[in-house]
Amino acid sequence: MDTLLYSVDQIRAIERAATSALPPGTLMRRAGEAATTYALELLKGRPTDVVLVLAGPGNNGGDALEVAANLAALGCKVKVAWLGGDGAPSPETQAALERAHAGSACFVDDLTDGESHCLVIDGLFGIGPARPLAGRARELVEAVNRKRCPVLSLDVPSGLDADTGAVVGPHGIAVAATYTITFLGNKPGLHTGDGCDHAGRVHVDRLGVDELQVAGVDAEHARARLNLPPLFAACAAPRRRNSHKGSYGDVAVLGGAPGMAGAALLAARGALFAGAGRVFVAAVGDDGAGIALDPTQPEIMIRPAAGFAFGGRTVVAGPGMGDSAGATRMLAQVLDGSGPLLVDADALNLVAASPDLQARLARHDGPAVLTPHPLEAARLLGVTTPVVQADRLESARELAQRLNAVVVLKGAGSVIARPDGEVAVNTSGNPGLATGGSGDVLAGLGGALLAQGWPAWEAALGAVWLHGAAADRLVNCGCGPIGLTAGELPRAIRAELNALAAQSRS
Ligand SMILES: NC(=O)C1=CN([C@@H]2O[C@H](COP(=O)(O)OP(=O)(O)OC[C@H]3O[C@@H](n4cnc5c(N)ncnc54)[C@H](O)[C@@H]3O)[C@@H](O)[C@H]2O)[C@@H](O)CC1
Ligand SMILES: [K+]
Repeated sequence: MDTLLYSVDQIRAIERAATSALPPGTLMRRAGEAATTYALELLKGRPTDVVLVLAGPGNNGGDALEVAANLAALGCKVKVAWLGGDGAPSPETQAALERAHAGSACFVDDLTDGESHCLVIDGLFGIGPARPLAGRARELVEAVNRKRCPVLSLDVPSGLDADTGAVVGPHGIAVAATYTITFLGNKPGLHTGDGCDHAGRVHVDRLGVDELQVAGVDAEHARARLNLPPLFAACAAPRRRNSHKGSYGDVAVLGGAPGMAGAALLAARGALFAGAGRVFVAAVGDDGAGIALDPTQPEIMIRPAAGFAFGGRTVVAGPGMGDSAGATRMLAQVLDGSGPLLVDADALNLVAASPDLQARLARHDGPAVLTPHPLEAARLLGVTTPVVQADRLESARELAQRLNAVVVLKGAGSVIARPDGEVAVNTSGNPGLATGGSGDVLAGLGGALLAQGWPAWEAALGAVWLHGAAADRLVNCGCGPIGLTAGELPRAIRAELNALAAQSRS
């Protein structure tokens, strides 16, 4: 899989460079051929049922018309719903339109409800749409989304923003594809936010455009990539035989205020099963006596936070921490320290509410990872959740820069960003993770990786990927996604981490 993710501006630059080096119409012809081959692969050969092709007014429509002409020439039954625009189509799209008309494809004005198709090819809009779909375009998308057959989107599901993964709005609509074949390079919007539900399985075809033709927009210039094990697996070294618990670091979870012990214990279990040498809960509360012992996990040492020696330990601040004055004081203390730090949940809300804590965090003299969900990110940025979700990559980047920390913006296609603007979009996981406590386990897991010496960026990438992979493992054995519980994650994380460490040796 192509793991670099290109912005629309970068794709346009690649397109310009390639177009100037190739005979006119080459890229569209190649896009049409690539999509035709992929469609036939999906259909396992020439279908007997009708393939429905939706073609829009721009070059995405041109790609679709190429596919329609190709499939018809191969003897497939093809119906085309063509949505002309206000202006004249580009010369390439006009040529593709004439090719499709000249063949046996049948042009239709409207979609007949109830008509069955073996495949819908969605070529209404690609990287072009600047405004929400309305009128006939909207009706076509609504009709396609009601269909039960597979849908193959060309380049981008129509109506989705390829940069952000948000449906172009307000009140927009986008095709919910089963598959997307995307051209010239992979795109972030296919892998995060709404994109996760709209793109289906993503296949990249570079249209034969090699690195020379994309000079100026190559790997070094892509500032986003998919998060996969090669980015962090080298940190998952197998254990040395001559080692002891002190070799794998201490994690202290600062949280577990009275009535909120569960969050801290889940984080602590996440840390324990991810290999931290020793795990503590530094329990916030008047006397710290809220929890004495985790009976199912007696390895976890529970101490009052007041007087706890945080120095030299990795601190996971936030799970069940509350917003008391004592919690705020403790948080200020750990932010002023120099150990590895992971800030989650209530600690993020305290930071959001306090310029003083923000300044201390930005000055923190050690590795720091923040794990906000979109609402927490919105509070930290002083905006609303929809604003965060409208551009998850930029929101994560902005937070990482402001707070000088690696930021994990959770949610479908979690985005991991670092202060220099580099971002990664996670590839593992499923909606089973949308359950109380799963974020606490992620925080503990991230803390354990930091405690074992992983740098902040790799720890964040590794934690997010392992957390998702653990959920995928559970779903594969029937434990979810519906009803997956956070408490089941730590053992599955352990299995994934050990598999990763074993692979890194082979
Ligand atoms: N130009 C090239 O060389 C290549 C282009 N390719 C295809 O071309 C696509 C980009 O083409 P375009 O830049 O023409 O963009 P699109 O085809 O995505 O859409 C642009 C067109 O849609 C109209 N439009 C935008 N939003 C609309 C809305 N809400 N309602 C109705 N009309 C709307 C615009 O006025 C314009 O006519 C790519 O996604 C890709 O599929 C590929 O064939 C690769 C090569
Ligand atoms: K499309």
